[in-house]
Amino acid sequence: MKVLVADKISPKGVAFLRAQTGIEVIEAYGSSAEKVLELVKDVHAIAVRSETKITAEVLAAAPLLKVVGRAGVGVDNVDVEAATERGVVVMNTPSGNTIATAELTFTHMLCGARPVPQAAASMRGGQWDRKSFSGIELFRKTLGIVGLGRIGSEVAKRAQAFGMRVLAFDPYLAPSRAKAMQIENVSLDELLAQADYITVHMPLTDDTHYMIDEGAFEKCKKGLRIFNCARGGIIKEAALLAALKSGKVAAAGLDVYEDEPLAADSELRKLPNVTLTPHLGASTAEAQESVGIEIAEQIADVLRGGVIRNAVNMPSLDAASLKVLGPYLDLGAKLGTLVQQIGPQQIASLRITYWGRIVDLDSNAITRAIQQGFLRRISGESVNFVNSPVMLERLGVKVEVIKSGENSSYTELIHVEALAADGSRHSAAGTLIGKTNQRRIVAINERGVEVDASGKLLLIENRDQPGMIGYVGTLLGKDGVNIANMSLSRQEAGQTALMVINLDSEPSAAARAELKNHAAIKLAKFVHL
Ligand SMILES: NC(=O)c1ccc[n+]([C@@H]2O[C@H](COP(=O)([O-])OP(=O)(O)OC[C@H]3O[C@@H](n4cnc5c(N)ncnc54)[C@H](O)[C@@H]3O)[C@@H](O)[C@H]2O)c1
Ligand SMILES: O=C(O)[C@H](O)COP(=O)(O)O
Repeated sequence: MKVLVADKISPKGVAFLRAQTGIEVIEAYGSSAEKVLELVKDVHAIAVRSETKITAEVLAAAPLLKVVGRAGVGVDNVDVEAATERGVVVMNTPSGNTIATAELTFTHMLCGARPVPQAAASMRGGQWDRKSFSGIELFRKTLGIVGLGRIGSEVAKRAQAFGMRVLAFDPYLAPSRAKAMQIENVSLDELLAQADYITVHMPLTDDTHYMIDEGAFEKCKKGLRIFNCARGGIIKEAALLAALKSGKVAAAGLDVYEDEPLAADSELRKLPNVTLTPHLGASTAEAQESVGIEIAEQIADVLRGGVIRNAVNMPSLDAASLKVLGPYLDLGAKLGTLVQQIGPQQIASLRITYWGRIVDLDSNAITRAIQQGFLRRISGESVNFVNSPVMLERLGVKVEVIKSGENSSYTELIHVEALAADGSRHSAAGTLIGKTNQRRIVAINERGVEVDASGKLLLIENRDQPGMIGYVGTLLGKDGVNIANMSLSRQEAGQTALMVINLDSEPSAAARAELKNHAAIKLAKFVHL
């Protein structure tokens, strides 16, 4: 078996792989895209950090490939969907670089308070300038942390040790979790208005993209200091540049950028009050040793046909169980993400009920798939089969699993229900149909429907009145959006009706706004499964 180590990982990790019987290691760092295509043609595993791009083309050029191992968290450089289609396991090491990144963030915060890099550069230039480089203190200032996960929580501890007041905005975290860490859980607007320092620590998703933009900066105090060691694109760079130039932002520290590597002529490089590092969050000896050894062990396990750990696209199962459970895992993940997208951001518990044949299977793996699906848009690629229960627990979400002995109208059924603290409930149920195990959603919010559990769905709750189907069809048609399938459900004539529509493409923002503004439409929700 050949393992291509395409990015520089810890020598101890490489040595571990070399020491395995039957494994040949090829080390090729910094290869061009063409060279990578050539190198992968007979490899069984590839180890990367964030540099080498494992595109659909690379995957297609690697017919023997079984696993892509990422020594680190983000798998943004791997086409996970294409890998999943080809049955290639993509795995990461989600916690090995947490402390390193928290410490780099804190270094940036200190440099934002005290212009040490600027003073050091002046000393290197032969100056002795004691006037230009005075700063402010962290002590008694307010830090706003957006995203209180692994790294955010570590940054919070360090800030508290420096005597800072810590606020956090994390809509998925139960307020009690923040309270236990003596952190004030606030809304994003409150955080923006009160913070002297802001640091962001969440994945880049549709929801977090440009979360800090011109509008957000307007709500902040003048003289704000802001930091991003998470992912480029959470803070809009153009808005940051404007805020730095106007003096609204007094200092910024960035480790990650909208486009990496950052362009040599980027304006960010020219501003005196910005400290930039070239994506160094995970670059400590300790973190690299930890993630390098971890990924080498995980890759060796997969190649030996053993346990699959920290997979972002597959469960930790052997091949035989995976064959039986595969369709249920996929259905479960789709139900999990559906319920997360139709429910409120903060929920108290997730209740999963199994009926029929599934009760006799290893439902633990299916439960994990549901949890991972639920967290997909909250934690991005850092969530996997192994850590999804811990991540839900950290968010304060209890998971209850019921194996029902009662009869249901289906041979087998999975029902997923999200319960919020205010008593509101959102749910979806699904089953497998036919010899090819087609995944079907058969109920949403306890109303019977029948739609494919895949792709793009539009959910509309409207007053049951003539002309609604025609109105929605015409609006989508005018928007160039084709309807693949539609399911209707109502409890009583003239009351609330539910339309669930499988779409071939995403409706425009204008079409969605028009739907939402229609007097007879109570809810119009676009969902990605
Ligand atoms: N600079 C680097 O080298 C480096 C190294 C490691 C990780 N990272 C990045 O740091 C980020 C955080 O990593 P982590 O391990 O702490 O992840 P994590 O999953 O433990 O935490 C992410 C947190 O963000 C919260 N969140 C999700 N959407 C949110 C939203 N819309 N608003 C506010 N909060 C939201 C989640 O609830 C979760 O608590 C990731 O993007 C990761 O890729 C960067
Ligand atoms: O997602 C991560 O783990 C970090 O961004 C680190 O990336 P790196 O391994 O390329 O330093």
